[in-house]
Amino acid sequence: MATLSSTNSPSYAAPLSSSSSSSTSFYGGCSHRRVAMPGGLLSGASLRLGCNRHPFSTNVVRMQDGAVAPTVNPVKNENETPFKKLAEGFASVKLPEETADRNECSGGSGSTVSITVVGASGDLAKKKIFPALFALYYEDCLPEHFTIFGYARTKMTDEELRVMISRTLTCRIDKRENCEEKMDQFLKRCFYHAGQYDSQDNFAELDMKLRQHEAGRVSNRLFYLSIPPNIFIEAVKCASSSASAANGWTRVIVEKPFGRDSESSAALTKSLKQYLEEDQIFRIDHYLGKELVENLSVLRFSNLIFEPLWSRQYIRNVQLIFSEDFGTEGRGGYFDHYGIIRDIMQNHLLQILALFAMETPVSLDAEDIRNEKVKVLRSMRPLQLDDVVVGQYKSHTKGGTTYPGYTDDKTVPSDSLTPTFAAGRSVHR
Ligand SMILES: NC(=O)C1=CN([C@@H]2O[C@H](COP(=O)(O)OP(=O)(O)OC[C@H]3O[C@@H](n4cnc5c(N)ncnc54)[C@H](OP(=O)(O)O)[C@@H]3O)[C@@H](O)[C@H]2O)C=CC1
Ligand SMILES: O=C1O[C@H](COP(=O)(O)O)[C@@H](O)[C@H](O)[C@H]1O
Repeated sequence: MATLSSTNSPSYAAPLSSSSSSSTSFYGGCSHRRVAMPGGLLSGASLRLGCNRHPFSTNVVRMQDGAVAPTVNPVKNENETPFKKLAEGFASVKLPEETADRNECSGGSGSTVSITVVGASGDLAKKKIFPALFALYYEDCLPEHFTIFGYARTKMTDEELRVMISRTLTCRIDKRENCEEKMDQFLKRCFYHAGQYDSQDNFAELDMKLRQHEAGRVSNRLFYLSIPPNIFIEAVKCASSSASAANGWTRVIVEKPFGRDSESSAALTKSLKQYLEEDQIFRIDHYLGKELVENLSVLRFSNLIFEPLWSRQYIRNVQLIFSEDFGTEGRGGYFDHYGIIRDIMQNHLLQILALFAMETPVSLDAEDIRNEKVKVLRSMRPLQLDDVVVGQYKSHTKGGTTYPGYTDDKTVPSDSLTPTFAAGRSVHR
């Protein structure tokens, strides 16, 4: 049995409890530093911001603070067992200094990479994307010629964007020398353009600015959609029609949730494909890049004690618990349309559940890992209403401080019934 619960409120932090002495619990919100990501982070495609030298290195995007790109060693000996091969693969991760040099990564010094963070004024951009880009820069994992553009409706100057970014940049990486200097250099490569997400004209203006920075080099462009999913399509349409790379690649990173349900998810994919080929689309679930989640695979497949015990014969139930000690804090524009189930459970927690419960994949290839995950999901009984509890956090006072309730947030409608807490129980077929 698996129990999933998630909440972004301190008031609802208590998970469903288990009576079993053999239960296993997972807690989200861990710190993330050295992150290994063998396969599966990007579903169905691979992102080449970094090198393409190694057969396994392309299923990787580094999106966490201080995260590094793994290069999983290929199997050397044909006679080794699949399990041994996997164990070696999961356990061997190369750090950036062991990988190819920057020019090789970028496709040569004659080309540029322009990264546009669409929704640059938002929570994800501030908390994760800009810090992760800085970590890549610090680790020399960005090409020699690169430019970062923030794009959102909020009016901001380049300087204001830099101040905003600088507030979240830290040197949470091992080598801390010259960090201040590196930050200054990084910020000088960051620019901003204000525009609407559905305006061809605004994206055409962005295109002009990108061209100036690309200075006639072969241009590769990456658009990171850090916006609510209901505006993905408009933004992709405008970016692809008015701001695609003229002579290099154009790629788009799409954040979860991919739609509201399977119908809208299929519609989203169909619409995206009006403007992009599948190999231009990168769907990201950042939980797969967390150290805790990565260690799960190592623990399972490289540990001779756990491997034979990791079965329903010895484990009665598993609890996956995600809890946050802060509220929406101005993110109602996105969150209120989706709620905690679509924000966290359907993607992050199900990915972890699938990784936890899957059988040993035949290889570390992203497709093979995905196939095993799909088998787990297919073998779960659909949740019944009786197996689910939802709730919404209210205002409360603790230690003399009063914390606002969900509907006290100005970006949330005062009559909202959107769940901020959910717990569900699922049984294996
Ligand atoms: N926050 C996080 O930690 C994580 C978020 N994500 C995903 O990233 C995406 C963005 O999340 P997040 O940054 O938290 O969201 P935000 O609510 O912060 O929105 C991002 C930006 O989008 C614009 N925006 C917000 N609401 C609307 C709206 N209704 N219509 C048009 N534009 C709007 C705003 O920019 P402006 O007004 O300037 O245009 C805002 O700054 C979501 O898909 C989310 O699932 C994924 C992983 C983690
Ligand atoms: O996807 C999301 O994740 C964050 C939590 O991520 P973490 O890495 O800080 O644990 C969550 O706050 C946000 O609502 C959600 O969209």
